[in-house]
Amino acid sequence: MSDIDLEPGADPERAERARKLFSGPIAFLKSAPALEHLPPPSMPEIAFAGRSNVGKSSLLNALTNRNGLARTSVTPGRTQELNYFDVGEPLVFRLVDMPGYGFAKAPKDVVKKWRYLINDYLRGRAVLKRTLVLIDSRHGLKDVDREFLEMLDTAAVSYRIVLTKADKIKASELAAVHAATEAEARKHAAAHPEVIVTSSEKGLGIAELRTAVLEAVEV
Ligand SMILES: Nc1nc2c(ncn2[C@@H]2O[C@H](COP(=O)(O)OP(=O)(O)OP(=O)(O)O)[C@@H](O)[C@H]2O)c(=O)[nH]1
Ligand SMILES: [Mg+2]
Repeated sequence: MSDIDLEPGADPERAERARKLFSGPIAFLKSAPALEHLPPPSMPEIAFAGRSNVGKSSLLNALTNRNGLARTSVTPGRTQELNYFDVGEPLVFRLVDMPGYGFAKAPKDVVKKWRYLINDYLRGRAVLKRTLVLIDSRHGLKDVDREFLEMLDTAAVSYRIVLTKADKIKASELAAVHAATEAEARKHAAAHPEVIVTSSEKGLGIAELRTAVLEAVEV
């Protein structure tokens, strides 16, 4: 996909700033296994959330055009801590790669630990500008996702749904899932009404998502 796949109404100057920022200096900052390890809340943060294996770390790599910046895996449960990445030099904002939720096969105490970490972070982080909630295009929203969205609504955490792995389904099915997901997003108080369709594999929707991230940072 080209860098000109702008959303209708998107600001072309912001799109250009986003393109430059995401192709400039980006560095891993730290892994936070618990809230006391978070960096000082001095910069805007954008978090990646979603079920295990939905493609959070892959999308972060696609956005930053750096393979291997965030660790990915075919096995769910790869990301176990809040991983921080600094974008821009001087620093403009931070990306936060989170552990997945809804991973039934993980030991119960591990699932609990991740859930507390994710929920406490999302509810208590004043510098969190937006959470990207990733949903696998093949599956659409599941009950575990809806519970997560409701938690964000209650905590008044602004979020945007992003469909992932769009390369894995037919265009007609993708259009139907996209429409159904947007219809559902409109019912949620803290959700952005527009859903972005992406494929980290094919680069689909990546430029659009970069602009959306910067928009969330700047407003
Ligand atoms: N075909 C395709 N595969 C993808 C895409 N994005 C991710 N994957 C694959 O999906 C698997 C999981 O990707 P990750 O990025 O590790 O997923 P995650 O959400 O970070 O997973 P956890 O850290 O375990 O929660 C890997 O095998 C990726 O290669 C995509 O856009 N298309
Ligand atoms: Mg991951």
